[in-house]
Amino acid sequence: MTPGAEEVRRFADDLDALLAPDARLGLAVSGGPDSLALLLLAAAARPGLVEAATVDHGLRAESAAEAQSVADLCRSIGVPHSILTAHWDEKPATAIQALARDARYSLLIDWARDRGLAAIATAHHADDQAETLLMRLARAAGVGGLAGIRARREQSGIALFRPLLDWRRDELRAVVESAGVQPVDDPANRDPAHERTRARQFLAGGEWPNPRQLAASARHLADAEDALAFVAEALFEERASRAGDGWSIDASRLPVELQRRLLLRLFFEAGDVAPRGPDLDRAIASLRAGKRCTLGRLMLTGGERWRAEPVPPRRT
Ligand SMILES: Nc1ncnc2c1ncn2[C@@H]1O[C@H](COP(=O)(O)OP(=O)(O)OP(=O)(O)O)[C@@H](O)[C@H]1O
Repeated sequence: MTPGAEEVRRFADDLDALLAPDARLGLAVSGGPDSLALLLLAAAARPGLVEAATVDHGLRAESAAEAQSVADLCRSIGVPHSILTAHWDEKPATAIQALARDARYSLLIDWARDRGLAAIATAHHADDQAETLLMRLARAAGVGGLAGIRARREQSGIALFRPLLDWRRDELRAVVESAGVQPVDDPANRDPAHERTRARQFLAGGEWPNPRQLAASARHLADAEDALAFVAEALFEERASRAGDGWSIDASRLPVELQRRLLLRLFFEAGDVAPRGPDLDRAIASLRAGKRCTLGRLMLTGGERWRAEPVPPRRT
């Protein structure tokens, strides 16, 4: 059941860039072909150092049996495995995917903490990345959104890794097929009601646009996002100061993307919810024109230095 030596070496190199050689890694394995490939590759690349978990969302009749089939496979290859069961007071009727996702990450993070794992790896790959990019372009995302699925991020103090972002879906399927393992089939992956299914169908047409190139673009944009976040943080320290119960920022001559980020940083500082992109852009246009506007719980005033003050409470 071990994948080819070449594939294991390629995976091990990708993983080495993310994780210390003796660290214990958790694998999020749904039982679909992508995460089964992750399981087989990781078990071969880091023998004795991986554990797997399958979340049973309890939303499809087959899910318990599917989780059990992953448990059986893990036992046969000597990988410790846990089934994590989601409990619902009331089964969701809308936004099912988003709620299932939140429940999944929360269970996986608790599991990793309980098991003392250094990180969790998921099986997102280059085709997932290309689909994500396309969906975000369709929603007019900025640099942060177009950075796509990040190779590494942190949630509640646990590192989340995506070591397969350079792999194509077909390459992963081939790993599973040549191991003779039968993956779980989730019909949600073919449901045209899901935007991701439509993006997948769009990209399935042929060689253009090439998903690998789209995924490479996401990587460049992730680098740009990190650079912008770094600069914005330094600028905030340098240019923002407390003024009474508000703030004063020297932002009027900065490029608009940095103005946007400084304002967002200010909302974070003020403990207010981050405004939506279009609202933020409207506020920046007012400030650049030297005007005053209200955004969330802040009153903003343009000019040489921008000012932000809490909106005074309404008189009754
Ligand atoms: N039920 C599950 N149990 C364990 N891991 C899972 C489960 N479902 C998904 N995963 C992990 O998450 C990865 C991505 O899955 P999928 O593409 O279905 O999720 P998504 O909701 O589209 O993406 P995201 O996790 O970024 O929200 C899988 O390859 C697998 O590693």
